[in-house]
Amino acid sequence: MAQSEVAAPPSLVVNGYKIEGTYGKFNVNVFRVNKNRVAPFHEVLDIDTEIVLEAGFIEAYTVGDNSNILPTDTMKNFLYVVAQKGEYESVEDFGIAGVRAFLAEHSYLHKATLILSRNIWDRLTVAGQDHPHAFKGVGPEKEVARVIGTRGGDIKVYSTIYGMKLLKTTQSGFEGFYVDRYTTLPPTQDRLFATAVEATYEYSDLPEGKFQAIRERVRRCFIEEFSGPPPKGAYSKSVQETECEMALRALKEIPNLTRFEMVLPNIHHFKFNLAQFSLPNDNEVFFRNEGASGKIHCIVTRV
Ligand SMILES: O=c1[nH]c(=O)c2[nH]c(=O)[nH]c2[nH]1
Repeated sequence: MAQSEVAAPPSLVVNGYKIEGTYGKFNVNVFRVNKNRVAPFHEVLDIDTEIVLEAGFIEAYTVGDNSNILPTDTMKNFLYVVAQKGEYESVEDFGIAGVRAFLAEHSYLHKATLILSRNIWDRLTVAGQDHPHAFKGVGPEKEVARVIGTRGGDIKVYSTIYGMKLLKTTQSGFEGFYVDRYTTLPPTQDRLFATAVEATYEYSDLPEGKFQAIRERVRRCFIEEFSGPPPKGAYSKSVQETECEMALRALKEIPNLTRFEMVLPNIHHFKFNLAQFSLPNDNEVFFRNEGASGKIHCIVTRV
């Protein structure tokens, strides 16, 4: 492979058209069993990965010159080599090792990005004891990270809590909203609040080796802020308010986080109309609405 130290730009103007390209491999499942990190306990990293590379290979697109094209099959193989070289605790640690390894192995690369999505396996407890090598799959939540390395630059890590399902069966309302002639939604002080949190957060510095602990703290902040202290809990005036408070709580508690981007669907559960059968329904019988959902987006940045 002709790998030039002086990389060509990843775009080219040909006959008045700007052509840009990146490529890589996705759906690369790396299933790494750590046997030594916390021996005698095994750990499982079941990670679906996307690899994206940028370099001076635009001629592959414009004239079919593949001389700077590392086959995506080779990229995939290389990721397993990275997995073999270390026992990583988190998606972030594995992602950083992978990005560094790609940039070190291929001097012609400008930039390497890994998008990692970990399927969670929780250790089983059997006869009151943590089991050393038996696990239970936990879904749909996933531990996600995007790690971007640029030659000569810093590594950037974006961590995501993805698909964290949260529910509370009371202490949620929605009222005082703008009403016009098309409004049919009745105000309420008692409804069911269900969501699946997608939260992406950024760091002021790279807390290598501490990513997993930070993820657990963020999750704990979210859980506590969403539910409020028992037995009463905390009243939510809207998804917007609660979402913002969840992000603020994590930023207040974890100093080296700088920004949260939150997306919370409002997974509507409507009360089933039992009045049609002359039966009461004191917020006890609902159905999940499969159709349109609210989607509430919020960005909170430390300034
Ligand atoms: O918490 C809510 N926020 C909204 O913006 C909204 N809109 C809606 O119909 N229900 C809700 N609930």
